[in-house]
Amino acid sequence: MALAIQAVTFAQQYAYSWLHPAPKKTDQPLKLGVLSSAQINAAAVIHPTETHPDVILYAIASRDSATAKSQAHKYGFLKSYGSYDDLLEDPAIDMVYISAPNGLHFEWASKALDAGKHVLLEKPFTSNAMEAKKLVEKAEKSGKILMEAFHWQFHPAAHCFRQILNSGKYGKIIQTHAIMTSTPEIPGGDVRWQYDLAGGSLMDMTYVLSFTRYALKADLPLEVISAKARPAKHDPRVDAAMDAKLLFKTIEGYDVHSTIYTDMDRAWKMGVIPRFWELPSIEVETEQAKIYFYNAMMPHVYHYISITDKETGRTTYEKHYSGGPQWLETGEAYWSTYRYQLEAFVDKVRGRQPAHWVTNRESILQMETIDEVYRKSGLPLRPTSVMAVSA
Ligand SMILES: NC(=O)C1=CN([C@@H]2O[C@H](COP(=O)(O)OP(=O)(O)OC[C@H]3O[C@@H](n4cnc5c(N)ncnc54)[C@H](OP(=O)(O)O)[C@@H]3O)[C@@H](O)[C@H]2O)C=CC1
Ligand SMILES: O=C1OC[C@@H](O)[C@H](O)[C@H]1O
Repeated sequence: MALAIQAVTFAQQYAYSWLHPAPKKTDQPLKLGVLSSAQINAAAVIHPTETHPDVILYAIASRDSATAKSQAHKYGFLKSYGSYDDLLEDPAIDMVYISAPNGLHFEWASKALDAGKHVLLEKPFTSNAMEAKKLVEKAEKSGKILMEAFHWQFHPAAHCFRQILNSGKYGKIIQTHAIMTSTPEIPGGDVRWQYDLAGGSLMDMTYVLSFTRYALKADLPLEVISAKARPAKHDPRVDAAMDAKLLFKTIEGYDVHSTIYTDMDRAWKMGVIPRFWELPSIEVETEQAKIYFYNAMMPHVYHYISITDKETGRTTYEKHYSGGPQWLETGEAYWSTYRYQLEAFVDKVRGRQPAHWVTNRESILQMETIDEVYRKSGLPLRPTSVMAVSA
């Protein structure tokens, strides 16, 4: 279902790019370079850039020059490059977006920082925590901006969800449950199934840990209590599914039990009904209520936050497509998570305070948590790239 909601996002963002004509660009807009011709590019940065006055679609690179050329033509990039290295050598480029497979994130983010570019890097940040730490060290030395593209956290709905939890109105958090699955299954040849490219359901659907850690404002879990992987048939190192229980301590000092479930090949209900309703979501149970954020990953397509009073059973619903405690007057109801993310990224590059930010420390903690879950499940950590070993 995650793939279907992504397809809806593509269609929606494409429609909005027609419905909301491009604003006039600033005199010296930032020049964006895109590394790879990945499917996600259009929703993640191309359409957001079209509606941002201070960035332009400057160049796109592919390992294949014909692909780069046709993508440049399709989306209106000024230049195309037949190799990622060539794009990075272009001194005019200010910032790059990297949507290569997970296992190549370290290498290309590292090279981009060396080339003096700001980097918006797809999730998951790297293949493992060791790579994450090395990459952050490099970013700190370079003085350039590096951020993991956890787009969902930039949406007003995410901020309202956290505000509800922070309000204290519903008592302490007791437990959380986060889920992200795919029915029909992620197709066989996809990069997500390849161990060497740091595939696996927990890596791809890393949102479940992001939802959980964001809701709890938690660093590392105290403990991964259990983790059960369902290995892929073609390669037992790849988790087709991961089911884990974690114990966190909140910053207020009390314990919370959390479950996470990811599945790239979720069984259909009774074997015949695809679970279209099962969108990436989190439920937070507090002393007095159950607070559920439905479709936390792509809330711009559709979402709700329901609050069910445990005593009365009464449920109230909230929806937030713009504004909220962090964006205030900035943003439009049609903005996607990715558009909000780009707004924040450009603010940061321009030296302004962004409304929200995913810190590099957060990304390291996220990768450490992923590693811990893999260790507990008995699966190997995702392989460290040759470049990271020698870095
Ligand atoms: N934020 C979000 O909502 C989403 C994020 N993602 C993330 O984006 C990244 C890409 O995912 P996705 O869009 O599904 O990937 P795709 O398979 O669509 O694209 C990956 C691209 O990477 C390039 N590439 C470089 N080396 C390789 C290689 N060895 N094998 C395959 N492709 C290679 C290719 O571009 P070329 O041939 O042009 O060089 C390819 O088009 C992942 O890290 C994923 O987690 C994915 C989907 C949604
Ligand atoms: O980040 C993502 O978002 C959408 C999902 O379908 C996809 O598997 C994942 O990579």
